Amino acid sequence: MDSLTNQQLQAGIAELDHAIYLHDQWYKNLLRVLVSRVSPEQSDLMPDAHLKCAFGKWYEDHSESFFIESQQLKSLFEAHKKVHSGARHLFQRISNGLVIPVDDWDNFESGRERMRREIWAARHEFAETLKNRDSLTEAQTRTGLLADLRKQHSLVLRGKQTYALAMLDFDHFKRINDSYGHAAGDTVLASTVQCVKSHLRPYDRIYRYGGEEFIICMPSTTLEQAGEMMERLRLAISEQHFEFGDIQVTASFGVTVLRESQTVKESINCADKAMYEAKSAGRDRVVLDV
Ligand SMILES: Nc1nc2c(ncn2[C@@H]2O[C@H](COP(=O)(O)OP(=O)(O)OP(=O)(O)O)[C@@H](O)[C@H]2O)c(=O)[nH]1
Repeated sequence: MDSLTNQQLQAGIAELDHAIYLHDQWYKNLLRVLVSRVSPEQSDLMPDAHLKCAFGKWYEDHSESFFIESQQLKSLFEAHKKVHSGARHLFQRISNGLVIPVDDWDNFESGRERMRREIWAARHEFAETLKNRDSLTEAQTRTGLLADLRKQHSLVLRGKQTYALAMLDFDHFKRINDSYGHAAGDTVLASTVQCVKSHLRPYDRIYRYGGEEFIICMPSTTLEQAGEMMERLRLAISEQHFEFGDIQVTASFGVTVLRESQTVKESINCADKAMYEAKSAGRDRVVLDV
């Protein structure tokens, strides 16, 4: 989910809502067939009926794209498939003039209930990801930062991993706002976060910690490795081009690791202190908290 943009997540929620509506329409038709004994749709009798209904088509259309990233959508797909195979069984009995045993109906309904739960879980996953995203930069908001870091810290305490974090602060950002306007400053923030994300590994995260201050979290990373990563980031940030003016945007970095002897808040302070050392030493540089 982390690689999806806010726009993709919003579109995902809207499309999921529409898919739910379409599946409810399909269910109404199923009841109509069973109660009034009208003929079912031919497509509902096929072994791949789950791919023929509107929801299945929607899923197929997105299977190659970003939606497939979600584990929740995968289990929704499986639940949906079971609902259709249950429905096929019911239709076949009706077509053969047989009654539907109550157990078969209960089975079908509990499958449908499971599918509804999966739908809401998938929707929740999209909405939660969106809720914890900063709307301007699409970095994570700092809401979950401490909780996330504490979880990682407990793994550090058990000797299971090394975990690095870096404080990134833009240099002379006020000048950008003052010279080119606040909107240009916003553009710089948003495109720099995209630039950072494109350099991070899938499991790294960037949080917006303050106005133009960000924290980059890097699991399974030593201080030296994090330093090298931030050095590459520093260069990439300074090589960005902006339409509104011929400026060079730079940032200062302070890098540390979660240590057994320190609390998470103390580690953040260490990264902050290292970042201020980078500022004092002339900015546009990476300082390690050794
Ligand atoms: N455009 C824009 N500006 C922001 C945002 N958040 C914070 N800022 C600006 O960031 C600037 C930060 O200024 P300072 O804290 O003085 O730091 P600086 O100018 O980057 O200087 P140094 O950190 O010392 O290099 C302020 O002018 C804030 O208004 C934002 O969301 N958008």
